[in-house]
Amino acid sequence: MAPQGSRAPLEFGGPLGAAALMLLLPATMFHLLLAARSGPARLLDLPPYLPRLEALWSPRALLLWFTWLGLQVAFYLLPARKMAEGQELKDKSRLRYPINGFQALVLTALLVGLGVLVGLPLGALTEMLLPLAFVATLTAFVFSLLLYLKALIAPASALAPGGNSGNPIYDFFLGRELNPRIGSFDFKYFCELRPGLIAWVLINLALLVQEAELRGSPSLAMWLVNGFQLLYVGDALWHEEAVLTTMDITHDGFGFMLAFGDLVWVPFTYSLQAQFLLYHPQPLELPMASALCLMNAVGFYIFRAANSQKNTFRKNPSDPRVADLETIPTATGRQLLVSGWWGMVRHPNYLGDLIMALAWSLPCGVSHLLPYFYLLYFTALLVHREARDEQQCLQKYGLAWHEYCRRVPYRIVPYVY
Ligand SMILES: NC(=O)C1=CN([C@@H]2O[C@H](COP(=O)(O)OP(=O)(O)OC[C@H]3O[C@@H](n4cnc5c(N)ncnc54)[C@H](OP(=O)(O)O)[C@@H]3O)[C@@H](O)[C@H]2O)C=CC1
Ligand SMILES: CC(C)CCC[C@@H](C)[C@H]1CC=C2C3=C(CC[C@@]21C)[C@@]1(C)CC[C@H](O)C[C@@H]1CC3
Repeated sequence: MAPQGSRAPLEFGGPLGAAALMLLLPATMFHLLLAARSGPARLLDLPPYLPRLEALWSPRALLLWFTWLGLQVAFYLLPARKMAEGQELKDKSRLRYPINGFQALVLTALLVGLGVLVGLPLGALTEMLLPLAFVATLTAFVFSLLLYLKALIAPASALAPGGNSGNPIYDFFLGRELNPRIGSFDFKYFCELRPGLIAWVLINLALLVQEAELRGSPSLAMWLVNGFQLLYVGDALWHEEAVLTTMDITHDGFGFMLAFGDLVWVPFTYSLQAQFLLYHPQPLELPMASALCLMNAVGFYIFRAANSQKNTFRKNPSDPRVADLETIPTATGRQLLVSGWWGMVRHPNYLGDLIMALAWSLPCGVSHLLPYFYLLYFTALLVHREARDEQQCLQKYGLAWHEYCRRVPYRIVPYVY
C-alpha cells in the first residue's frame, strides 16, 4: 500500500533542498566551532584554516561520545516517576513514554560533580569539541541510515505524514518512520531532549571551568550565559511531557534532520556564546548584567506562561486557570484559545523564546556578529516552523483556523509580524 505521505507536499525545498541542508548544516557547525576559537571570530568570513583529519578524528572522542550516549540511555531506562501517553496515532493506539528527563539531568550533574571531585579535568573537554562534533556528525549519518532501513520493514501505519515521497535523499533527511522504537525504547523521544540538551549545558560548564583555569575566575558574562541556558534546559526537561505534542513528535518522521539537529546541532552550536567568551573575554558591568537578567526573565516568563497556558488548556479546558478564557470551537471538537497569551499573537511562546535568545547573545558584547548567530538562525527556524505549524493547523481546523487568524492577526511579534 502506498503510504499516505507519498502525496504530501514536499518541504525544505524538496530533494535538492534536503541535500543542500545535509551539507550546509555540518559545514556551518564546523565553521562556527573554528571561528569561535579564531582571533577575528568572523561569522561571515571563510574559515581561518581547514582542520586536518588528525585534528578531527580521535578514538578518545569516539569513546567519550558513545559513553555519553550509553549513560543517557541507561538513565532513560531507569524507573520513571511517571509514564505519559502520546497523541492518538493513525491506528487509534497511543504510545507510552517515561517522564524522567529531569532525573537524567540531576543524575548527570551528580556524576559529573563526583568526577570533578576525584580529579576529572572537565575543562579539557573544550579541547575536544572539534573531534567530538566530528564523531557526533558521523554517528548522526550512520544512525539516520539505520533509521531509514528500519522504516523499510515498518508497516504503513507507522510511517510519518511527510518523509515518504519515494525520493531516498528527501526521505532520508526528513525521516520515514514516525516513532521508531525497539521494544519500549523510543529513539526520537529519547534524542529530542536528553543527550543533546544535557550535553549543551555540560559543554557550557566545561567552558566556564576552562575560563576559570585560564583567568583565575569565570567572567560575569560566562556566568550569565551558563545560568540563562541552564534555566532553559532545566525547564525543558522539567516539562518533558510537553514535547509529546510538538510537531517533531506528532508529525515529523525521525531522519537526518532531527537526528543531527538533536544530537549534534544543539550541543555544538547552541553553546556558541560560551565558546566565543572563552576565547574572546568581554567586560560586563553589574548594571548591564542586571538589565540582561531582567530581559531573560521577561522572555522566560512569556515563554513559560504561554506554553503552560496552552498545555493546561489542552489537558483540561475546564481547569479553573483557563476556564474563563475565550475560545473558538472547531469541527474536530477541540477549541482554540482566542484570549490570554494566545489571543495576543498566534505564537506567544516563540516571542518569549526570541527575547531569551537576545539576552543570551548580549553578554558577548556588540563587537562581533558571531555570538548573534543563534539569534539569527533561531529567528529563521521559528518563522519557518510557524509557517509549517500554520499549514498543519489549517488542515486540522479549516474555517475555525481562518477565524482565529482574523481575530489574532499577528504571528509572533504584536503589530510587527
Ligand atoms: N530552542 C529551540 O531550538 C526550539 C525551541 N522551540 C520551543 O519549543 C516550544 C514548542 O514549540 P512548537 O512545538 O513549535 O509549537 P507550539 O508549542 O507553539 O504548538 C503549536 C500547536 O499549538 C496548538 N495551538 C496553536 N494555537 C492554539 C490556540 N490558539 N489555542 C490552543 N492551541 C493552539 C496547535 O496544536 P493542537 O491544536 O493540535 O494542540 C499547534 O499545532 C515553543 O516554546 C518553542 O519556542 C521550538 C523549536 C526549537
Ligand atoms: C537545524 C535543523 C534544520 C533543525 C534542527 C531542529 C532542532 C535543533 C530543534 C527541533 C525542535 C527542537 C526543540 C527543542 C530544541 C531544538 C529542537 C530539537 C526544545 C527541546 C528546546 C527547549 C524547549 O523548551 C522545547 C523544545 C522542543 C523543540
